[in-house]
Amino acid sequence: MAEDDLFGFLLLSQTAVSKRATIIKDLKQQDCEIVYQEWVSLDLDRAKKFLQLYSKPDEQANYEEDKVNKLTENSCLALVVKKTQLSATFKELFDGQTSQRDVETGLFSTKYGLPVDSFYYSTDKNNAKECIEFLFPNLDIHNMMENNPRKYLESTVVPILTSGLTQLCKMEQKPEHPCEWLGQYLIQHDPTLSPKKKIYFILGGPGSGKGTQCEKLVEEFHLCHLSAGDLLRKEMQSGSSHGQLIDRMIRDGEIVPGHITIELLKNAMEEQTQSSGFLIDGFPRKLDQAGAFEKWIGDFEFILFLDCPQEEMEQRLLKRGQVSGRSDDNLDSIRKRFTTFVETTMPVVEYYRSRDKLVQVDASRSVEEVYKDIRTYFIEST
Ligand SMILES: Nc1ncnc2c1ncn2[C@@H]1O[C@H](COP(=O)(O)OP(=O)(O)OP(=O)(O)O)[C@@H](O)[C@H]1O
Ligand SMILES: Nc1ccn([C@@H]2O[C@H](COP(=O)(O)O)[C@@H](O)[C@H]2O)c(=O)n1
Repeated sequence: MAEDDLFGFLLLSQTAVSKRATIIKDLKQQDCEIVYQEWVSLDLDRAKKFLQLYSKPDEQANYEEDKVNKLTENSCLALVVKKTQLSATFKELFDGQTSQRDVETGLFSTKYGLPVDSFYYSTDKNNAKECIEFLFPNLDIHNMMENNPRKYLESTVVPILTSGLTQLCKMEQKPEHPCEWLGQYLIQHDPTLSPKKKIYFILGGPGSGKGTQCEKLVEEFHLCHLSAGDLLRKEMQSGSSHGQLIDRMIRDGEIVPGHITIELLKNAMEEQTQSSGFLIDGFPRKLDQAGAFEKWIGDFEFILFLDCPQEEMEQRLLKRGQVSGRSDDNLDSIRKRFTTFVETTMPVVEYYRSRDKLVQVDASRSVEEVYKDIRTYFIEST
C-alpha cells in the first residue's frame, strides 16, 4: 500500500441513496477505488451506536430523532473507499472547506443537493476503521487495509464463488452456458450488491381486481407496483419495434412472448431504488415465464391468486370499459382473455399451488372485504 493511501467510509441514508450512481461515478472519476459496498439495515439501537461512534470523543453523541429516523427508515448504502490522499479528494468533491472536521461533517450537500444528515463520511484513519468494523462486522477490514489480496478474496468473493460452483456441480441438468449461469448466480447471491427485495406476483382472471388490490397494498406496505399489462401498453405506445405485435396480442387476449415482458419488468425494477419490494401484477401468465423470471431476475415470495367467477369479472370489465379506453375491454376481447386465462394461466396457478407457493383469496366480495384477507399475508411476509 502506498504511504499516503487512505481508507475512508461513506454511508448514504435513504435520501442520499437516490444519488448513489452519480456519487460513485464522481468518486471513480477521481480515481477512488470502491473497495467494498454493502446495503446496511440499521435498527434503532445500531443507528444510535453508529452516531455515537461517528461523533468525536469530545462531542456529545447526537441522537436527534430525525437523524436516527433517516438511518433506520430504509437500508443505507455503506462504501469503503480507498485512494491516495483521500481527504483531499473528499474535500474537493464534497465541499470547499479546509479543516479535516469540516470535511467529515461538511457541505456534501453543495454538489448533490442533499441534507447534511443524509450521509456520513470520514477519512480519519482510526474513525473510518471503527465505523467500517461496526457497519460490516463480517468484513476483514484489517486485511483489506493491509492490502492482502488473498485474504481479501477469501473474505469476500471465495465463499459465494464456492457456493455457486457447488450448486453447479449438484445440478442434474447442467446449464448449456455454465459461465453465464455462474455469472447470474454471483450477481443474484451477492449480498453487497443490493438488499434482497421481496417479490410478490399477483394473479387472477381479467377483472378479478388485481390492480385495485395492488393500489391498497402499495398504500399500506410501500411496495412498488408493476403491472405487466401496463408496461406492455406503455411499450406499445412508445413506438417500439414490438408495438404492433403487442397491440394485436392484447386485443386478442393472447400472451406476449415472455422475453419482451421480462425485459420490461427487469428495466422497471432496476429503475426503482426506493421501495422495499415489488408487487408484480399480471405475471407470470404462462408457466415458462415464471422459470425465466427466476433465472434472470430472482426468486419470489408467493403468488397471490384472486379467485373470482367469470360472470362477476365480465360485469366489472364491461363497466370499466365504459371509461377505460382499453382496446381489450370489450365483450369480444374479454371472452378471449378468459379463454387464455383458463388454458394458459390456470396451469401456473395450479403448479405453484402444488408447490405451496400460492395463496388464494375469494375476490368476488367487496374491495374492502377482499383486502382484509390479502393484507394478512403481507403482514406475515414483509
Ligand atoms: N371487489 C370488487 N368489487 C367490485 N368491483 C371491483 C372490485 N375490485 C375491482 N373492481 C372494479 O373492477 C374493475 C377491474 O378491476 P381491476 O382493474 O383492479 O382488475 P384487474 O384484475 O387488474 O383487471 P385486468 O387484468 O383487466 O387489468 C375496475 O373497474 C375496478 O374498479
Ligand atoms: N404477463 C403478461 C401480462 C399481460 N399481457 C397482455 O396484456 C393484456 C392485458 O393485461 P392486464 O394484466 O392489464 O389485464 C393481456 O390480456 C395480455 O394480452 C401479457 O401478454 N403478458
